[in-house]
Amino acid sequence: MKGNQWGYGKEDGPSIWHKNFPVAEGDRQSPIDIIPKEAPRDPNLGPIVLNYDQCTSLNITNNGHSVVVEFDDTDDRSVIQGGPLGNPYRLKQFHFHWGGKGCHGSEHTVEGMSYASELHLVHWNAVKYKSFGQAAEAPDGLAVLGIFLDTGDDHRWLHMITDALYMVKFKASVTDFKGFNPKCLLPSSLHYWTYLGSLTTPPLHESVIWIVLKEPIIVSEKQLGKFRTLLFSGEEEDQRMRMENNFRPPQPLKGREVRSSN
Ligand SMILES: NS(=O)(=O)c1ccc(C(=O)N[C@@H](c2ccccc2)c2cnnn2CC(=O)NCCCS)cc1
Ligand SMILES: [Zn+2]
Repeated sequence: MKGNQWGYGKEDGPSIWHKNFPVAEGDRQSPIDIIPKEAPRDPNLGPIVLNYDQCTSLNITNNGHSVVVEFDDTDDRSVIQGGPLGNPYRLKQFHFHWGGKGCHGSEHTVEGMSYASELHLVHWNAVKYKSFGQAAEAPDGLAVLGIFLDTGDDHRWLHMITDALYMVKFKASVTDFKGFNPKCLLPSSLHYWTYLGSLTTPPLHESVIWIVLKEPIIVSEKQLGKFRTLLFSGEEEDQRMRMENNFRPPQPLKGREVRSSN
């Protein structure tokens, strides 16, 4: 694996990442397998509060690892707060992880069971840190809201994303994506599990307060299939590699506690 190039293949995938990113074998790595009966309810954990109404989505991009919708995070217009968080965290981007045809691709698992896909809404602590990059290196710098995707009927709003995927088929492609409010991707319940972890892709910084919702959202196989029309590869590359199975498997808990909201 050359330099800081990493991927999800045999030569550059999760089992090799530790060579360039030794923290891959650290004490608070993500994702993890969540065991509900070992995640006690903590009465001090209040509800999480999402203020996304003034959010400003900017663009959608294929960064060669996932498809990412980025937001204007120059002020506190869209934040997550409450729950395990000491202050509001600013929404920066969201992206997905998914499997191959008929194979599940969530990162967190629940008692060994994985979901078809997982959505990550990435927020950073702009109260304590001056930039995302700086926050991404601090133990309380990031808060990622994880939402499982299960298959069933069409999701009534996901088409707004899947209809745009043909515009970002190749790595490093980007297109405008304004006026999208991720509130429409939330399940009805905001009950969650929470634990201290890391980015699930290199540089794997141990800077994430994870908040994983218990209730999945439902999307159709057809909608999920559109994610698999994306490519890991750039337009100029002759080798076309379908973007799928872009998930890291669960990592050792190493004595960490997982708590449950009420
Ligand atoms: N899966 S997750 O929710 O845990 C997750 C969340 C955010 C990031 C992230 O922002 N990574 C970038 C970064 C930039 C500055 C400091 C540190 C990290 C980065 C580094 N090289 N490329 N990127 C872009 C990138 O990975 N973007 C996120 C797409 C998830 S596959 C990665 C994973
Ligand atoms: Zn992610």
